[in-house]
Amino acid sequence: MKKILEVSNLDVKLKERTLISRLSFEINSGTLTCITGENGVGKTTMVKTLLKNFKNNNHVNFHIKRNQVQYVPQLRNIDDDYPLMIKDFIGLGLQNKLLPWLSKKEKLSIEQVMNETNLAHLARTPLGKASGGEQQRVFLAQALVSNPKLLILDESTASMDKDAKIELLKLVKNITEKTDTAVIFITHDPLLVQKFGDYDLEIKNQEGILKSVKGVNN
Ligand SMILES: Nc1ncnc2c1ncn2[C@@H]1O[C@H](COP(=O)(O)OP(=O)(O)OP(=O)(O)O)[C@@H](O)[C@H]1O
Repeated sequence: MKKILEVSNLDVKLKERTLISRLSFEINSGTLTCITGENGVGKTTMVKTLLKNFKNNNHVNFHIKRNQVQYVPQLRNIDDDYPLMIKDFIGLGLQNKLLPWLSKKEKLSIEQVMNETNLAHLARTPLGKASGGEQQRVFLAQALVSNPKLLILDESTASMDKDAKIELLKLVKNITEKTDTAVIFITHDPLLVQKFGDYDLEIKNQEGILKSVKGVNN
């Protein structure tokens, strides 16, 4: 297990308002950490603060490069007419592309991630024609195609149905366990925390308390 991120005594602020004070926690490879807490406590702002302070901050210490972090925001609304094929949309997630066309290796990476996220049969479907759940898998695949070491998922207000969320999280868990990727998952759903979380960082009364989820169950 490798250290991916260390946060110590970080104040999360919005303008002059402190949302979370003296926050400390660690994220290790291969673990899934849920960020929980009521609406408006500052979960999304906290993640944005971490990313903004990627470098040169005494309180935030990433042990990976910026391009090894991927952030999947809440389900985005894609227009029905959005014409890009799913395989091409996923390809946009490839980094450090030198050539305007895809190399053999890049094509293989896209194919592999489409298999892992059960999208192979939709490769040539325009993204706008995919269902909400399929689109969410496409965003995940686009984030995974560059083999991130830290994947941040924000489901704050996403309106996916319960079964679709469980399916998506199962996929995330399988893939990230295989690749030893760390996951930060902002969620309101206690069931998902119990089912998939290794840790729960609960934000409450301007404090963040990290608990081991398995520890709570046992
Ligand atoms: N750009 C902004 N300008 C002003 N206020 C903001 C801005 N972004 C967030 N806020 C406020 O900061 C607080 C924290 O917001 P944030 O989105 O981080 O909370 P959250 O815990 O992620 O909430 P939710 O679970 O509802 O998504 C809220 O009171 C919100 O209204």
